[in-house]
Amino acid sequence: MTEIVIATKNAGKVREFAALFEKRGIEVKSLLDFPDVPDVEETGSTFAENAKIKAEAAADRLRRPVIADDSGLAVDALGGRPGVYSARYAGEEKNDARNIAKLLSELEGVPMEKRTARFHCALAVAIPGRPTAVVEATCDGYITEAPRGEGGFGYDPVFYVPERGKTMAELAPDEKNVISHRAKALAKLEEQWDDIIGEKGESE
Ligand SMILES: O=P(O)(O)OP(=O)(O)OP(=O)(O)OC[C@H]1O[C@@H](n2cnc3c(O)ncnc32)[C@H](O)[C@@H]1O
Ligand SMILES: [Mg+2]
Repeated sequence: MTEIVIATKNAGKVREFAALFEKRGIEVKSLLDFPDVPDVEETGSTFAENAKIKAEAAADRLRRPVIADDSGLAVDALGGRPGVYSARYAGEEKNDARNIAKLLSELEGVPMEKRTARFHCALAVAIPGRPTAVVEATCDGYITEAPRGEGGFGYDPVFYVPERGKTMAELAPDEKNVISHRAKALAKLEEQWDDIIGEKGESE
């Protein structure tokens, strides 16, 4: 395989997948390259369900192998919210700055040791004519009291990674791409790749 479509219009995700797959010699396309593929509603109650919905819809439409990423942030002090609603946390119109502002206001007064959280990433691989495979991974950290850093996307400026002493947005892209929920899920996918693709699945 020399090219894979990621069923997303999130430019931050596309950038990370492009870097992660570049190491593997695979070129990444996204739905930004296929603007006619309609958005699907993320009606699932889990990251895995939503990843499957997005991957299968795009694979059906494009008739080619597709990976979808459904991800989000689970905050312990909020009972796991925003969870699968992370993108729409502050309203249907997705907006990272408003999502962060809402998160910080909900956590106001919560001490650092109780601000534990984790990013989740579910990756679904849909290949026409085959069962869809899903892998999942997480990345643990804390929610800071104020945003820091310019890198990454989404909630990265308020997600503190204790092992690095930095927020996800303060890490270089290569550093995030080693420790992130997305990088870990992709590593799992790689372990299962031959089974998913199947011996006769791809001749390229
Ligand atoms: O569904 P697609 O088109 O892929 O794009 P999306 O942005 O809607 O993506 P999701 O439905 O998976 O929602 C993910 C939410 O979690 C956030 N998120 C996911 N991965 C993240 C990461 O690595 N760093 C920071 N925030 C992240 C992201 O900003 C969204 O608010
Ligand atoms: Mg989405």
